[in-house]
Amino acid sequence: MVFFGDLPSPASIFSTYASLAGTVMMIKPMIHTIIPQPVHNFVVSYIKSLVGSRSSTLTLVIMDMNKTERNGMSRQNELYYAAQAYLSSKISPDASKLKMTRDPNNKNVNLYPSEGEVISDVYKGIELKWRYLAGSKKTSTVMDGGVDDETVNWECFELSFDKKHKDLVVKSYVPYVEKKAEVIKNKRRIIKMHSYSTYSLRWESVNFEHPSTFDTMAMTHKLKRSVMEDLDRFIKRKDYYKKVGKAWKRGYLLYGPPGTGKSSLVAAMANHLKFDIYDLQLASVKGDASLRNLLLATKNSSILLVEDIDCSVDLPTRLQPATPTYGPYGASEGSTPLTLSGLLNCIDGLWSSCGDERIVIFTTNNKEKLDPALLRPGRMDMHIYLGHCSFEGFKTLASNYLGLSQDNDDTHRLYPDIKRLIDGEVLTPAQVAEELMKNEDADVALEGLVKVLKRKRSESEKCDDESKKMKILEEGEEDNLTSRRPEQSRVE
Ligand SMILES: Nc1ncnc2c1ncn2[C@@H]1O[C@H](COP(=O)(O)OP(=O)(O)OP(=O)(O)O)[C@@H](O)[C@H]1O
Repeated sequence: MVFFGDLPSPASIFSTYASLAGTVMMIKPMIHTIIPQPVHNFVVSYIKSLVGSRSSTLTLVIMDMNKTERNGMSRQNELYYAAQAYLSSKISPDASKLKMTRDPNNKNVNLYPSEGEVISDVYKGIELKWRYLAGSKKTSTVMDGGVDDETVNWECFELSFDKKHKDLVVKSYVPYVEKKAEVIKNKRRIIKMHSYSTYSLRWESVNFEHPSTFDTMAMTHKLKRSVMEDLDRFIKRKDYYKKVGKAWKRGYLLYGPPGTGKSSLVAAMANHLKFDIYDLQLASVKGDASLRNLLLATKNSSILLVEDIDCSVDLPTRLQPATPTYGPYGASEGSTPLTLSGLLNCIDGLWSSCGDERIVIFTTNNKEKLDPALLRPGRMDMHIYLGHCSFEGFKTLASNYLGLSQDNDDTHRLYPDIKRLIDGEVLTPAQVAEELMKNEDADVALEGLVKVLKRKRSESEKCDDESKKMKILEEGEEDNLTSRRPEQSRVE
C-alpha cells in the first residue's frame, strides 16, 4: 500500500533532480578528459555489441544502388525489386504515407511504402517486419591523377524477424516473396524493347506497344495452336530442363517472304509471354567479345531477336578466316571480329546457361541462304514458315480490320469469290491488310480486294503462259540441236 503522505514533496524531487543533473554535467567532461576518445569509443561499441548480441531479432538488409558503373551496366539487386513488388500488395489500410508512381503509358498507379513505414507480415506463423529506407552517399574515386566525386543514391528494405527462423526465412520465405512478386509484376508488366546503342554502349529501352497477338495473326489455326502450345510448354518446364541438364532456352526460326508476318509473330510471342525483346542488330556489334558482353547484360525471361539473319551482316563461318577489326587509325582494336560460330557458341553456351527462360528468334526471307550450322538439329528448336495469305488468314484480317465475323465462310457475299481467288500464292497478308485498310466500309474494301486478286491472278496466268511459251521454245531449240547433232557428228 502506498500513502500519499510517504511521497516526497514536489520541491524535494526538483532539488534532487537539479543536483543529479549538475553532477552528470560535471562528470561528463571529466570522463572525456580522463579517458582518451578511442578508448571511449571502444567501450561504447563494446557495451552496444553486448546489448545487441542479446537481441533475438535478426535484420536482413536488401540494398539497391542505382549506380551506373563505368562499363555502362547498372548494378541491380533483383531481390530489392521483388520485395518492392511484394510489399506493394501488403500495404496496410492504416498506412499514413505512401510512395506513388506511374510508369509511362501504364493505366495503373503503383503504391509503395514510403520511408520509415513498417509493414507487418506473417509466414507459416512467423512474424516479420519490413521497413523501407533511402538516402544518398558521396563516393570519391581517384583516377588519372584526378578525383571523381559521385553521389550514389541508395534504397533498402530491412526485413526483421526472430533469429531462430533465419533458415526458414532465407530458404522458404524469400523464394515465396520472389514468386509472389513475379505474379504481381507479370500482371502489371510493361514489355520493353531494348536496342543496343553504339553511342552509350549499353542496351536502351522503350515501351513495346505492338498490338499484335495470336488472335490478330493471319495464320492457320493449326500453326497458331502449335506455336502457342510450344511456348506454354517451354515456360512450364523449368524443372524438366534442370533434370535433363539443358539450359532453359528455346530457339525459333521464322522464315518466309517479306510481309508474311515474321515481325508480327515475334510481337505476338512477346505479348503472349510478357517477355521483353532484345533487338540485336549484328551490324552494330564489333566482335565476339563485345557480343558476349552485351548478351550477358540481357535479363531473364526475354526474347533475343536477330532479324534478317541472312543479310544483317556478313558473318565469317568456321572455315572462313576472320578479318581482324581495325580502329580509326588502322591499329587493331584487339577484338576478334564477329563470327557465326561466336554468335552460336555464345547463344548455346555461356549466355543461355547464365540465365533462365531465354528465347532466341532468328528471322529470314531466305532459309536456303542460311549457314547449315544455324539449321543444325537442336539449335533452332522450331522452324516456322509464314507464307502467302490463305482464306483462313484473310478471315482473321477481315475480322481485325473490318470487324467481320471469322466463324463462317460466307459472312459476306464476296467471301466465296475471295475464297476461290486467294488460293495459291497470290497476296501476302501485308498486301491483303493494305487493301482492307483502304476503306472502313466492308463492301467497298472487299470489292477493292477482289479487284486486286483478279488482277494479280491474270498477271500470274500471263506470266505462266509466257514461261510456258519460253519453255516450249527452249525445248524446240533443244530438239533442233539434238536432231542436228548426229548430222554434225556425221559431217565430222
Ligand atoms: N500473318 C500476318 N498476320 C497479321 N498481320 C500481318 C501478317 N503478315 C503481315 N501482316 C501485316 O503486314 C505488316 C507487315 O508485316 P511484318 O512486318 O510482320 O512482315 P515480315 O514478314 O516481318 O516482313 P519482312 O520480312 O519484310 O520484315 C504488319 O504490320 C501487319 O499489319
